[in-house]
Amino acid sequence: MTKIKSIRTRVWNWTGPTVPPQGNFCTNASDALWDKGDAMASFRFHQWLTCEVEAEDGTIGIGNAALAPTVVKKAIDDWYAPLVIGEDPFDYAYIWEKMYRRTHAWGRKGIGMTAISAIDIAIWDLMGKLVNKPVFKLLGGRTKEKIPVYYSKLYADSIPAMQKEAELAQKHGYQAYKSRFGYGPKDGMSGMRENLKRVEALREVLGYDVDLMLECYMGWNVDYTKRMLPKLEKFEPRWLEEPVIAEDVNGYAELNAMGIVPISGGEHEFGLIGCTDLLRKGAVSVLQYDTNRVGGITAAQKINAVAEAFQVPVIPHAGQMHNYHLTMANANCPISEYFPVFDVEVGNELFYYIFKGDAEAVDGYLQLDDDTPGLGIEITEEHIANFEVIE
Ligand SMILES: O=C(O)[C@H](O)[C@H](O)[C@@H](O)CO
Ligand SMILES: [Mg+2]
Repeated sequence: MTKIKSIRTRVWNWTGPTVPPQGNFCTNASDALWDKGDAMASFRFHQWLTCEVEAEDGTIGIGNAALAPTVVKKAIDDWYAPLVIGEDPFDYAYIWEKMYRRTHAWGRKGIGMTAISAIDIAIWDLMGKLVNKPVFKLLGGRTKEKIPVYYSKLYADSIPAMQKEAELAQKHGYQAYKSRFGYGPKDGMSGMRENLKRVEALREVLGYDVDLMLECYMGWNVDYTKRMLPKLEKFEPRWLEEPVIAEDVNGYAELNAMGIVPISGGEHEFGLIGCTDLLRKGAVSVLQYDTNRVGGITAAQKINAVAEAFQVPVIPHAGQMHNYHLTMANANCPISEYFPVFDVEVGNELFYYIFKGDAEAVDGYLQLDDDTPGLGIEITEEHIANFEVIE
């Protein structure tokens, strides 16, 4: 039996060039505030956490987290690492419960569950490396020849700019695209028109033989969404994502029950019970947890089973290897989100500047290798000059 010897957390603070948010960019939860202030602060994910779990034999498993990295680092260093060091990584279910129950008073959502996720992902990468198998082979194996992906960008900008981006994306063979709305309740009827004009313009470029998903990032409310759904229906969106704040589960359920456009969400939900609650209430037609938030691979795989029982597809937020392996191993995970590799704007792009080995989409699909152990990523220092790394 091998034991976990140490856990090393690092915060990677991007100091390199960034692309400022263009146009109206994306609605978000801050839009409801009277003082608009810097709503784009919601989008400055310009930090990432790496979490390396080392076994006694020197094998290292790599986990990560993108939410509040400096705070999650402190939580791991001070609270979670002491619970995990000395344990056998193959006792991952016990370790998970230990982390969850020992910090339950404050850790079952948000920062705590994000910390648990980072450690759990590292443990699964470590287990894969120790048995020389890819993580998806430990979860259920290959359920797809390759993974279909959707192009996820198209933030709100001028119509010509968005149409140009869509035309460029089309050249890469994607069969599905996600766009962001830039207008919400504070922009009134004229904002609705701006939203609708951009969806229509994207359909003009993309046609109707590909999927188009629409993202609100918690920037609308139930009233506004109820008014928008009938206007959006003719554009045949595959889903409308996070129309309201994550805690308004009843609002989700009311909108989803209208049956006009499937409502998706879950990237800001945490834990098996939290996601089961979304499913039990019919709040989402597509569940979108992120494995580096929801509780890691251990929790995500349990949620996948519950979602399958409800026959609700799971399409995790963000792509990236910690999600791709679950999509490959579950028939109820039909496609993956894919952030194309671009200059750093939102911060979702940072994954490519910290890790090498993340799967790249080709002609709208990505592939995982049957023989690469673990998650198949390593930390690279290729872009270290653009980071301040906090040990
Ligand atoms: O679904 C997504 O990709 C997330 O909501 C994005 O990461 C966020 O930046 C809004 O686009
Ligand atoms: Mg989203």
